[in-house]
Amino acid sequence: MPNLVEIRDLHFAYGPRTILSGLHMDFPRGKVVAVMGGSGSGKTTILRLIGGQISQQRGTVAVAGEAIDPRNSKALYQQRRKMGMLFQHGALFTDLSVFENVAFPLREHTRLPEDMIRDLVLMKLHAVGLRNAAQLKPSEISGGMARRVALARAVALDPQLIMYDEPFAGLDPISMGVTANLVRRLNDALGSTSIVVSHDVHETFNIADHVYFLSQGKIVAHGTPEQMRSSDDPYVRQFVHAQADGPVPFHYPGRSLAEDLQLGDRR
Ligand SMILES: Nc1ncnc2c1ncn2[C@@H]1O[C@H](COP(=O)(O)OP(=O)(O)OP(=O)(O)O)[C@@H](O)[C@H]1O
Repeated sequence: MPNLVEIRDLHFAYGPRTILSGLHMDFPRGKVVAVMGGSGSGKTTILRLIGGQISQQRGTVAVAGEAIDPRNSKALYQQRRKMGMLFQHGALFTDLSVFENVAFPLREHTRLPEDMIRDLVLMKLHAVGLRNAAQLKPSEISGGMARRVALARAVALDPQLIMYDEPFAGLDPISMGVTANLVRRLNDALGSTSIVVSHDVHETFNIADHVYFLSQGKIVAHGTPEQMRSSDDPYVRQFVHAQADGPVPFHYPGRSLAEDLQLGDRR
């Protein structure tokens, strides 16, 4: 099967509030696929549905041909072992060393002997350029380095699927570029599939094979970064060219400013 993850006719609502409706997405094996969209458009919700943390009201999410069903906790546990996740603000354990942070999922999910854990952790830290920082505490490293440790931890179990929620948020431009390249390199070295949720057009377009644009719970455009750069779609143009005006409203919907300031009454 060419797709590692398939989403079909997916509907999700929080109570009466529809977040995703009729979603159809493919995540081909070996590829880096980006999911972009305005704040609150439902990007993180998609990752949580794939990870089985929440359940949809309709439709399916399948990973490696198997439906994700949070009610089947035994199957979900097995499926989650194939997934690595780097969550928004995914913090390191501050009281553990860099080494122990990366060792954590290996100790939690495997019964590997200590010398093998040591070699695996050092290999992952080497891949992100931090083998020599293994004994430091998170408080002794920079924000960019901490993000790389979190990357090493997310791939500790050699996942088939790696999900990143805002991996570039809060990083300086150099660390952002380093992190983006690592996302691509780790994906290719592990032969995995990556899903990257991000607002950062520049870094994301540099590393993604395919980009989905989400707005109000629906896919409004998708294609390669090149296709998206030259797209005429007003939503994509607004996003890619960071225009303040366009179909994505700046203001949370509700009463107008004139109404709030009672300007109508004074006329
Ligand atoms: N537990 C919850 N209960 C109710 N509503 C929620 C809950 N979690 C998220 N939402 C709402 O669901 C919508 C989609 O949230 P989601 O986190 O998926 O958006 P997002 O696209 O990832 O946004 P951002 O880029 O700002 O992180 C938002 O409007 C949010 O307020």
